[in-house]
Amino acid sequence: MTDTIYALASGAGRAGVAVWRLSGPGSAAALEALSGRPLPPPRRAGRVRLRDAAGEPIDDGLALWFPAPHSFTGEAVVELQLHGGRAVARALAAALERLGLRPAEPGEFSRRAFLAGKIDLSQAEAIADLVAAETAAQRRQALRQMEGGLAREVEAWRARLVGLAARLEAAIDFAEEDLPDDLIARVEAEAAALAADLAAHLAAGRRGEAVRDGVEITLIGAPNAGKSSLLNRLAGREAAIVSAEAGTTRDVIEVHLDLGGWPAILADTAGLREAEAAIEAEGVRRALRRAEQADLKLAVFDATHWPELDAATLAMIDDATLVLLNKSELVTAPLPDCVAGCPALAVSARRGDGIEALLDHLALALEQRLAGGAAPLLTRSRHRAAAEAARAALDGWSARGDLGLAAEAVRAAAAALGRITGRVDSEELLDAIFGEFCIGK
Ligand SMILES: Nc1nc2c(c(=O)[nH]1)N(C=O)[C@@H](CNc1ccc(C(=O)N[C@@H](CCC(=O)O)C(=O)O)cc1)CN2
Ligand SMILES: Nc1nc2c(ncn2[C@@H]2O[C@H](COP(=O)(O)OP(=O)(O)OP(=O)(O)O)[C@@H](O)[C@H]2O)c(=O)[nH]1
Ligand SMILES: [Mg+2]
Repeated sequence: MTDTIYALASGAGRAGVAVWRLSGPGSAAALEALSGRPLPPPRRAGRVRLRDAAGEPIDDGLALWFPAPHSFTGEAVVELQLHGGRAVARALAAALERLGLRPAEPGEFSRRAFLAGKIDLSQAEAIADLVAAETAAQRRQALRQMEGGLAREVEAWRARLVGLAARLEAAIDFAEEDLPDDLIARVEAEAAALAADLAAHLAAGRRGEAVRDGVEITLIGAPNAGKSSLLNRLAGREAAIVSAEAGTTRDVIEVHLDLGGWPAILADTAGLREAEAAIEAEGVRRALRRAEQADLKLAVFDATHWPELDAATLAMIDDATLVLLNKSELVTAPLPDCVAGCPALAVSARRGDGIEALLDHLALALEQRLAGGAAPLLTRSRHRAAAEAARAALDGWSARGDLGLAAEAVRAAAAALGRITGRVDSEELLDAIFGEFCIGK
């Protein structure tokens, strides 16, 4: 017997209205017990007064009942919309536990939806991504995947593979002389075309992963250049400690930014110098490591020292660097717009000068990195690994050599792709083979 689970679906804490979800065979009876009345008509909100087993009122709210299998999870689902107070939440949870329900594990509603075949794995992942989405690009990407964008493509690839496998199996069963001349050539051409499609999606998939994870932007520079001040200015809050003391920042501090709808993770790091103290020296090591893995570096210099530039920072500059000349409000002499071959912007973390231009520059850099071409369908390394395995299986075959081995490679490619949606059933392959090709043996 499946457990009946419950959870607060809306955010925890005080709120105007809180949404609760109950799922499983006991959910309808739980609503009847709590309300003391018959269920409302399916999928229609009904006003309910909820009481616990002792008759003590819990709340006055709304209830919906979704009879199985027409619900999000495919099970009987009850939703309660109650007042969003902590005491209401405690009283409801206690009453539900008394009725034999248990709190849901993280993701358990979606897991049940997957097990019931309501959604596939890629759609379940997309629900998690949509809930986590912080920018427009992340929302669009998650929504596309949740609505089956990746699942449909994977199914189309798999259908092509099933067709190939079917023809190979047929070829194996034909006598040599009865084989249609061009059958093997056509199968080979289609396998190559599919491998090329997969390769194109794999190339775009890096963009999909970057949209999901956020582009890594790292601030580097000498102590006191104003890195933490810039981070705070860009984040719009005092995320990092700022002080006139050199060597203030030691740990890497991250903030999430929405840059024109594109997601970024901005990291502040320890000022680069030969540190004497062990803790600061470790901070500098972390700064260098972080800068090396960054997608984009912001090299911060103290503009009051111009034209002198910190050597340790200069040494880290590459073609994915934007130079920031900070404290520009203290400088009257003109500042360059190019330093060490990189574009340079004069900014003042203190006054906000040049920050709009910096945000525009970053938004454009992200757009160039993340947009362009078709919207990527592969959004996780898991998808990439599966598509890569499928492509490799198709690359390594030769139908001419051995039809059996070729059929095996095609089956392996289909199975690898099936891992993306979680629908790996070789029964289906067999059905297609024996259904389509009645070769009368
Ligand atoms: N109150 C509420 N809002 C919500 C959800 C929810 O579960 N409850 N969702 C949950 O994440 C999302 C909406 N997704 C949903 C997906 C499927 C079904 C559902 O009942 N499906 C049935 C019936 C389909 C139909 O008649 O249109 C089914 O698939 O059989 C409901 C919500 C976002 N908003
Ligand atoms: N005048 C002026 N002072 C600034 C500006 N930005 C930062 N400062 C000052 O410079 C000093 C150092 O700023 P921080 O942001 O802590 O510098 P940092 O680069 O993070 O320094 P470390 O963490 O030690 O590496 C502080 O006193 C800031 O108030 C600016 O634009 N103009
Ligand atoms: Mg700092």
